[in-house]
Amino acid sequence: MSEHEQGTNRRPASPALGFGARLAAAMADLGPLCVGVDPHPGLLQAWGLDDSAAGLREFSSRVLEAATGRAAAIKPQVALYERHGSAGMAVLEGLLADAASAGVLTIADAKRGDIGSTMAAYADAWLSPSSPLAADAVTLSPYLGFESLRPALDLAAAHGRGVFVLALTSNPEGASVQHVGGDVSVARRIVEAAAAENAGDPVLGSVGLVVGATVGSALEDLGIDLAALNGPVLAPGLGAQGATGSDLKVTFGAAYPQVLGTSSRDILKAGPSVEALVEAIGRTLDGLR
Ligand SMILES: O=c1ccn([C@@H]2O[C@H](COP(=O)(O)O)[C@@H](O)[C@H]2O)c(=O)[nH]1
Repeated sequence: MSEHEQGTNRRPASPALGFGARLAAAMADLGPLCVGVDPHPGLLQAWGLDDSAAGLREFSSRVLEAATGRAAAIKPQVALYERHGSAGMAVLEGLLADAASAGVLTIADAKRGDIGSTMAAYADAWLSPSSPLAADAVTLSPYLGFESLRPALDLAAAHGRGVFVLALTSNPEGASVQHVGGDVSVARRIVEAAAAENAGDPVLGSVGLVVGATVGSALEDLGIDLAALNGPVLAPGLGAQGATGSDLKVTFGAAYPQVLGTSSRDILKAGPSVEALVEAIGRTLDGLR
C-alpha cells in the first residue's frame, strides 16, 4: 500500500461503463457480496495489530487481498480511518488506490449529506477523478432532502461512479424517522426519487439505495417496490447485526438479484490470516447464493 500513500489514486477518470453496469458485472461474476473494511479497535487488537495508522494499513491490505477476485466490492467504513486523523485518511487513500489497481470496486461508507454548496465539496472529495479519496461509489444521507444530494448525483453520473442513498437503515432506531408518513413514508419518497434518477438506464442505474438486511417486513408494510428502482441495493446487517442470507432473500423477494449484501465484523473476526478471511468470505457468499 505504501507506494500509493501520497494520494495517487489511479482509478480511471471516466470508466467506459457506469457504476451500476460495472457492479452488475462484478456481481454476476463473483456473487452478491461486498466485504466491509471496518478496522475497529477491538478487531485490530484481536489481529495482534496496533490501534495506529500502521495497524490500519496492515489490516486494510489483508482484507483487500482476501476480497480480490472473491467479492464484488469492498466497503471501507470511513469513520474508522477518520478516528486516526490525517494518518488514517492517508491509509484510506492507499486502500482506495490499491483496490482500483486490483480491479476491486469500492464503496466509501461516508454517509455524506449537507446543503447543496457544501454537498458539492463532499462530491468532489469522494467522486471526483482528481481526488485522492475517489471511490467507485459513496454512501449519502438524504436527511437534508433528496434534492440536496444533486451535486453528488451529477458528479457521479459525469464520471461513471455511483451513490447509495440511505432509505431504510439496518439499525432499529431508523424506523422512527424513515417510516414516518404511512403510505407516503419518508423511505418510500427516497426510493421513488432514486428510481426517477435511474429511469431509462438500459442496464442497472448508478443511484443505489441502502436498505438494511434487518428491516423484516418494512418494505411490504410501507408499500415499497424495489424492483422499480432499476438500481443496486446495498444491504448491511448480515452476521453481526443478526440477519442471514435467507433473511435477505425473504426480505427483498423479487428485487433480490439487485441486492448486494454487505458484511463487516462477521467476516473480519475470522482474521488475521488472509486464508481465514477467504474462507469467511466463501461461507458468507454460500449463504447468499
Ligand atoms: O443502515 C446501515 C448503513 C450502514 N451500515 C454500515 O455497514 C457496516 C455494518 O457492519 P457489520 O459489522 O457488518 O454490522 C458498518 O460499517 C455500518 O456503519 C449499517 O450497518 N447499517
